[in-house]
Amino acid sequence: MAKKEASTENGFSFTRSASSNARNGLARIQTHTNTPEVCHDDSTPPVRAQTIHDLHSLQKKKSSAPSTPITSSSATSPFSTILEEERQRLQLQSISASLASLTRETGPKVVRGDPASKVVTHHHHDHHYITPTFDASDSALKFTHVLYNLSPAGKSINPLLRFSISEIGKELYEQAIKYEKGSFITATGALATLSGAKTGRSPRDKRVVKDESTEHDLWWGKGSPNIEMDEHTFLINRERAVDYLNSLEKVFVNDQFLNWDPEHRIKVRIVSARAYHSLFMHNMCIRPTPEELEEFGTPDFTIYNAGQFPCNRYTHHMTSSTSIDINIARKEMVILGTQYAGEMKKGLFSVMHYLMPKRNILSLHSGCNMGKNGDVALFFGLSGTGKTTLSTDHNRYLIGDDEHCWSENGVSNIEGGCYAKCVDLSREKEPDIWNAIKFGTVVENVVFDEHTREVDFSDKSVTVSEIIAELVNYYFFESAGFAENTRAAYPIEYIPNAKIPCVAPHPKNVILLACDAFGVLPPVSKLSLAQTMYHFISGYTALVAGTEDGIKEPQATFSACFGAAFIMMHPTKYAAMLAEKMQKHGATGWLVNTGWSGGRYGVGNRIKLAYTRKIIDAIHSGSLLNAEYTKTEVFGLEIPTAIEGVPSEILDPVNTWADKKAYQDTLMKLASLFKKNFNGFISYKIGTDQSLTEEILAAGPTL
Ligand SMILES: Nc1ncnc2c1ncn2[C@@H]1O[C@H](COP(=O)(O)OP(=O)(O)OP(=O)(O)O)[C@@H](O)[C@H]1O
Ligand SMILES: O=C([O-])CC(=O)C(=O)O
Ligand SMILES: [Ca+2]
Ligand SMILES: [Mn+2]
Repeated sequence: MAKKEASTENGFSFTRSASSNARNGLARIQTHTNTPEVCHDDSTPPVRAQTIHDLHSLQKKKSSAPSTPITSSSATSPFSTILEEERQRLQLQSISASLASLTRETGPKVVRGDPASKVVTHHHHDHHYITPTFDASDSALKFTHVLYNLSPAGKSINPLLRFSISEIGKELYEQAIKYEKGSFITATGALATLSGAKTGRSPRDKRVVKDESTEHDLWWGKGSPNIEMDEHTFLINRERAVDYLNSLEKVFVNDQFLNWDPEHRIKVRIVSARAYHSLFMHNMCIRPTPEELEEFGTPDFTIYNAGQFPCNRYTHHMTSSTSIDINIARKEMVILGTQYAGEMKKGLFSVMHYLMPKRNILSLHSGCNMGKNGDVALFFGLSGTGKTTLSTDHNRYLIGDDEHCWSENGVSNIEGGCYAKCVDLSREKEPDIWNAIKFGTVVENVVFDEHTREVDFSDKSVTVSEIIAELVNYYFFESAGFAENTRAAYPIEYIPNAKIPCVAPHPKNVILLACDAFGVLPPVSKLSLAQTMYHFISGYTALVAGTEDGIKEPQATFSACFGAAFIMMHPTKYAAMLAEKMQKHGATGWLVNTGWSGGRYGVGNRIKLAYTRKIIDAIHSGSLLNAEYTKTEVFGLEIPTAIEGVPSEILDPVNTWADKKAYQDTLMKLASLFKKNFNGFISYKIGTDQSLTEEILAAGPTL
C-alpha cells in the first residue's frame, strides 16, 4: 500500500501513498472490547443496566464515540474556537439557504444546538445539531434536522461539524436500517437497499430549463435528451421538493466534489431524504477532507432529491409523476417521483457535459485505466458493454469506471466511486468488483438469503421482468435498463489498484465497446481516426429484450457519443473535441465487440470475458498495433489475424457462424441500421475540418 509511483508527465503528478489512501478511505468498523459478561443466573440482572435504555447505552463505549481528532491546537485555542464557530455558522447558513423556500418571506433559519430539542445529549461540548426552523408558517412548529456529511462508518467527515448521534442523528447505515424498509446488511457487510418502483433511470422524464442562454447552447429537438421546461415550472417543482424535504423530521446533506482535476473541480451539494441516497452519493462523489469541507462555502451545484414524493401531473410539461429537472442558470437539479440513485449520478454527469465543454474540456462517458508504464486507455460504451468490468483490471491502475474529463492536463475522473452492474457477478471472473462489495458499499435491488445474508447475484427478481423492461426501453429510450439492473456503488479506493488522485496522462488507446447481440462485429478491430469518429457518433450497442412469446430479438441502440442520454450540446461538438485530442496526442481507436459470436443472440454465445481481456491486454501492451491485419467487407474494419490467448478463428466472425447466409443477411441488416442512424448527422460539420467531416461520412459501412 505504501508503494509510490511518481510521474509528472503531462502536468499531473502521480503520487500515491498510504496516507492519501487512508485519508480517503472509510474508517474501519470498531469492535467493542467491553462486551458485557455472560450471566447464567436468570434471577439477577444480566447486565449492568436497570432499564432497556441503560442497556442500550452500554452497547456504545463513550470513548469510542466517533470522532476525527481536530487537528493540533485549533481545538483548544480560544481564538480558533471563535473562527470555528464562525465557520460553522456560515456552513449552517449555507445549508439553510439551500433549503429556503422561494415564496415564503422567511426561509428556514438554522439554530445550532437548539435547547428545545430534547433528543440532544451532550457528551462533548462540540456536539450539536443544526436545526432550521420556519418562523413564518406552521412549519415553525417543527424542526427539520440536517444530517450533514455523515459517514457510513459512524464518523462525521468534518470534525468541526460532528453532529450528535442520538435519536435522530444516527449514522447512515443505522439510519437506513432503522428507517428505510428493505435495508439490510449483507454477509460481506454491504448495505443492501431497494430503490423502489424505479430500478433504472427514467430519461423520458428528464427536463432541462430552456432560457435565453440554454436555448442557444444546448441540443434541443429530435434525438436530444434535453426535453424542455420553463423556468416557472422548474420553480414549481423546486418548491414542491423543498417543501417536501422541509416537512420531514430530517434531511441528509452531502457536500462533495466532482472532478479530480484540481483546476476544474466542482462543488456539489446533495440534499436528500434517504440515508441510501446520502451513502450512495458519499461513495460516488469525491469525498472532501475535513480541511476542504471547512472551506467548502457555497456549492456550485445543488440537487434536491425528493424522490419519494411525486411531481404534480397537472404541472405543465409533466407527463408522468416522475420528473428530473435541471436548471443550468440556477445551478440546481430537482428529483421528484423516482428513488433510483443513479439519477443523481447521471444528472450531475449531464451538468458536467455542459460545464466542462464550456471550458474546452471534453467530458466522456467512459472508463479509464493506466498501465505500469503510464499508458492510458479510455473505454467508451453504452450501459452494460463493459466499461466497469474492463477498466477494473488487476494489472492496471484504475482511474475511473464511468465518467471522465479530457483536458490539456490529461484525463481526470469526475467521480469518487464506481457503480458496477452486479447481475451474475462472479468472484472468479471479476474478483476486484466482488471484493469491493463490503462494508460501506451500497448494493441495490439484490436478493439475498434470509439467514446467511449471502447475496445471490443471479437472482433478478427485484428488478423488473424483461417484458416490462422492453416496454420501459420503448418509452424511456436507452435507459440503463430497469431489467437486470442490480448494482453496487463503492468508493473507488475499494479497488486495490485504484490510482488516487484519479488523474492520468493523455490516452494512448481509445477503446469503443459495443455489445453486439447480432454477433457480426469482429471481437476487435483497429480503427482509423475517421472510423473512430464514425463509431463514436453512432454509439452503437445491441440490447436483448424479451417478447411476449419469450423469443428474444436483438435490438440495435444508437446513442451518440456512447451516452446521448447525458450530453447537453450537439454530439458533433463532443466529437470534434475528441477528434482534435486524439489527433493531437496520437491516440489509436479500437472497436471491441463484447457481445455475441458464432451467431446472433439465441444462436451464438457471448464472447468469453477471458478472451475480451486478452484482446484488451494486447491493445494495452502495444502488440496489437503492429499485428497483421485484414480488412472486412461492408464495415471495412481492420481485423488482426492472431492475438495471444485468443483462438484465431473467432477473430473474423464469419468463421464462427455455421449459417453463412444468415451471417451475410445479419451483417447487411446491421449495416443498414448504422446507415439509417447516421443519416441524422450527415448535414452536420465536425469541427472546422471539412475534409475530416467528409472522411467520417465515408468511414461507415458500404452497402
Ligand atoms: N466479453 C465480455 N466483455 C465485457 N463484459 C462482459 C463480457 N461477457 C460478459 N460480460 C458482462 O457484461 C457486463 C458489463 O457491464 P459493465 O458494468 O462493465 O457495464 P458498463 O459499460 O460499465 O455500463 P454502465 O455505464 O451502465 O455502468 C458485466 O456484467 C460483465 O460481467
Ligand atoms: O446511469 C445508470 O443508471 C447506470 C449507468 O452507468 C449508465 O446507464 O450508463
Ligand atoms: Ca459501469
Ligand atoms: Mn454509465
